Amino acid sequence: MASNPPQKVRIVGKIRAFANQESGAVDSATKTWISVHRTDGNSSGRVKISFEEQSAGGKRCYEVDECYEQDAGNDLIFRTEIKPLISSLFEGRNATIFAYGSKGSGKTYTIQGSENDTGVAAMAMAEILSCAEEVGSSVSISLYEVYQEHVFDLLDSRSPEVSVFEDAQGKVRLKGLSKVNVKSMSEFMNLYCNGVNLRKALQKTANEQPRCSNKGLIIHVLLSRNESSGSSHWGKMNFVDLAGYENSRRKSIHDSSVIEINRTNKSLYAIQNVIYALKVGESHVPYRECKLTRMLQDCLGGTNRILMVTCMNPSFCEDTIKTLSLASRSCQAINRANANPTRRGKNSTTMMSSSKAGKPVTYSGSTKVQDKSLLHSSEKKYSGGVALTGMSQHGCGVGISIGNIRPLLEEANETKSSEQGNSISNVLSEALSSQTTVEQMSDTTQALQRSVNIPQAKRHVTATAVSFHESTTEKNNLSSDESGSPPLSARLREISNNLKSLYTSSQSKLKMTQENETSEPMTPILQRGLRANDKCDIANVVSPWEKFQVHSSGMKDSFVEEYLKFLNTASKEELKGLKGIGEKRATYILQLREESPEPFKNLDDLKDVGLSSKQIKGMMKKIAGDMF
Ligand SMILES: Nc1ncnc2c1ncn2[C@@H]1O[C@H](COP(=O)(O)OP(=O)(O)OP(=O)(O)O)[C@@H](O)[C@H]1O
Repeated sequence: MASNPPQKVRIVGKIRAFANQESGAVDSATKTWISVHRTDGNSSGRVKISFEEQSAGGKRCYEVDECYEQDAGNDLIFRTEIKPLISSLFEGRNATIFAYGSKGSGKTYTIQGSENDTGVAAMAMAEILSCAEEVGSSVSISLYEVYQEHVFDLLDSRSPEVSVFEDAQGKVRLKGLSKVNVKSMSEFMNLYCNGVNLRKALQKTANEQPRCSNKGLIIHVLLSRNESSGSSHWGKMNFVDLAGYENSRRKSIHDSSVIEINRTNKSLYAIQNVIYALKVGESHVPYRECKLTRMLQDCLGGTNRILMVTCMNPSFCEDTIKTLSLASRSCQAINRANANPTRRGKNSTTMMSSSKAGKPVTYSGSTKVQDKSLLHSSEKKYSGGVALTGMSQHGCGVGISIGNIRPLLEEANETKSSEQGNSISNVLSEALSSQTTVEQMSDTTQALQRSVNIPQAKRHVTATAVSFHESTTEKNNLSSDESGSPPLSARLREISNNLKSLYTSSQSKLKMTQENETSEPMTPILQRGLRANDKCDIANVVSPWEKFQVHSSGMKDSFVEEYLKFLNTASKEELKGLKGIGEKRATYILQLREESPEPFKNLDDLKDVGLSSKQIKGMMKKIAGDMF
């Protein structure tokens, strides 16, 4: 089997061996219903997995980076996949190993092991302890369980709840999670077994069904310590035994379990969405969609490594097909991108969105369509009754739900402005769009030229200057609230005035250029929204339209900055005053702010409250349009 190439995200399959009790029932001819195909000359080095008699080209055929068959023990997975991650760990790259799959597919067996077969977590610990000894660093562990979006510490016998939040520096903190120093394997095994037993004791829910939860082990390695400041740098290796996927529509499932299963599945979908985004290199990674990805955020992105082991049942199981199809999506998306490089856009999201086969499906929280649902946040479509991740079971802690969210543009009020105002605002809205390209800007200026009514624009140049002076003065006079932040109305008015000034300036300059080619064009002094670079650019451009271009770019940045600042600071009522933000979305924004002091750092972060790129763009355009 090939050694592990240095991929940031690797998705491998593992077909579990038959357990002792199953072997008797399996005849030798039907050893397993899964076939693994290693195609010679396959440049990607990936393997194809198909089910039943279907061939590799058949309908149910999925691609992964590698597949370990029934005869492969945990030690092979450890040597091939995990040992290289330990070397990376000591070089400063965190690593996360997920065991994912349907119920009974061998996830726990892989991570934790059994009496006869050591699990990969213990193998990794032994290797890490040995490496740490060589370099003189220390090792500690944490154990936790995530049940229905609540995190519990498994190294504390009281298993207190752990809170997950982002500090002022933007680092994710796990408040209340124990971290115990480990010097030997016997110490590790003691702690690990105690944690496992504690979880078993907690495992029974009221109806005596074993509870479905994600179990995690964090191995912390001290990489460096700054003696003067006292700060330390730790590397982390995570092992996560994910809850088993189960189709909640199956008839045998008891009604009372359906809600719990749906919630569990939602968090599994959210984890898959994060893995997908990282593997295909999307610009936005939806970490906030579930508690587990939120808590592991600093170990997942950047140069960190992820290994997803998709465990499969050796005998017929629809849920195994489902889990493998979800896990293999990103491998197949990358394949399609490689096969058709001409279709590759600025990032692979574009390609994925337009690819029918690879397009993430729409996610709805309803039980009826639950099983078909996996999506990337940028592709989410909202329909009535949609529920997002993070549902609080007990009505406490960090319960998050967004339901019945209509697209912002639908909720937005219609602006009853004049025809000309509309067309100009549309043009300026277009200029504000983050997608605007140089070519589009050229179109924009032409459209603006067409939309400006020259006879009506007979203002003297001084009027333009006054207009800009007024807007600057108003800016200076904006009253601040106690937090030093002007109220929403004042902030939006300020932006509106600046945009109006920009429009007035454009009209006047257009007139000037037509009537008096020889006169010196006057550039209004636009304090706000211009960056140092813009000012330099203005000095180098000659035509009013080039100047307009520079101004509008500065205005766009300023507008977006103000909008994000508002989302990060406004009260719930103020948030609800924004188009497209209702009670539930406003509540969710406040919850995000509890976890992180500044959850909105760029427009893409709006995807965390369930908005697609298209909706965000539409919202920006709409707000800009409403100013006129
Ligand atoms: N490689 C293997 N060899 C023999 N038996 C195995 C192997 N893998 C798993 N099993 C057995 O299969 C059964 C299910 O395995 P396991 O508990 O690991 O599944 P799981 O995916 O963690 O299930 P759940 O989602 O319910 O937690 C167990 O009895 C386990 O001992």
